[in-house]
Amino acid sequence: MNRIEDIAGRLDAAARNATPTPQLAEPLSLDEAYAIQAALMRLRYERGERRIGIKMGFTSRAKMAQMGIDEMIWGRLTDGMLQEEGGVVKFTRYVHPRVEPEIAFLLKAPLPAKVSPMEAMAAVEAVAPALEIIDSRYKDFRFSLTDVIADNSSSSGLVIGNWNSPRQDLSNLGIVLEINGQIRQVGSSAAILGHPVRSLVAAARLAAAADEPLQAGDIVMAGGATGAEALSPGMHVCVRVDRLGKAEFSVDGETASTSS
Ligand SMILES: O=C(O)C/C=C/C(=O)C(=O)O
Repeated sequence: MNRIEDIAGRLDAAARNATPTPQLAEPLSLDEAYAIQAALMRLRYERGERRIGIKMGFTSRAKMAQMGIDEMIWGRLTDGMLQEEGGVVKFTRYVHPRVEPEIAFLLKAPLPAKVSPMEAMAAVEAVAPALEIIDSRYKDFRFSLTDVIADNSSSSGLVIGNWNSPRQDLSNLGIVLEINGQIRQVGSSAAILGHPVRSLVAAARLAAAADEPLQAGDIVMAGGATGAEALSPGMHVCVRVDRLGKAEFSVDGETASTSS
């Protein structure tokens, strides 16, 4: 087994066992980090998971500041990560999950590497309020830029609300993240690179550069509009986005100590 596959195997085991792993000791280039991510995803695909799109990360100042990283990243989404809207998420599936409010795009046409914002929007079938569950496989949720990229940019789960027509102004939609009925984060779609379509344009470029251009049917998560909030057992989480509606889920009450 080579070094790339070895690290991918370690991160995969950490995710499957919901057990943290130490940060990667060796320095990696960005290309190596994305090669580990691709190898990690191959393991998931071999187990039967299907790629359903991609997620963007560190597309807002709030997220960059929270994690101390100021470069955009991306990761792959699979059907195994999709959680039912309004459903219950199993806490013990994750190491130390967090949630962040997002906007999701559903594509009706492929997107090449180089598109204008107008061309990107013309390929959008629908937009939805969404919640991303991120979970770092690294101890204490601490990582370097290349660590987090190798770990599929912390992708772990997604909950998508109602799909809406994309023919509306998405530039400054108010976004509220509530936990147990209390407002915990307030933001705007403008926090996502100034306009969430810019995240979609970047997603098209990055996916094409990885030889996995965006396709009709793909979901693109534009990135957290605010900082993330830690999940804990028994929580109810809801995102409300102006004009788009809401997406919500609950976390079950089981912890690692009660599950055995
Ligand atoms: O914060 C992380 O663990 C990395 C993921 C970032 C995002 O998903 C985001 O900024 O939206």
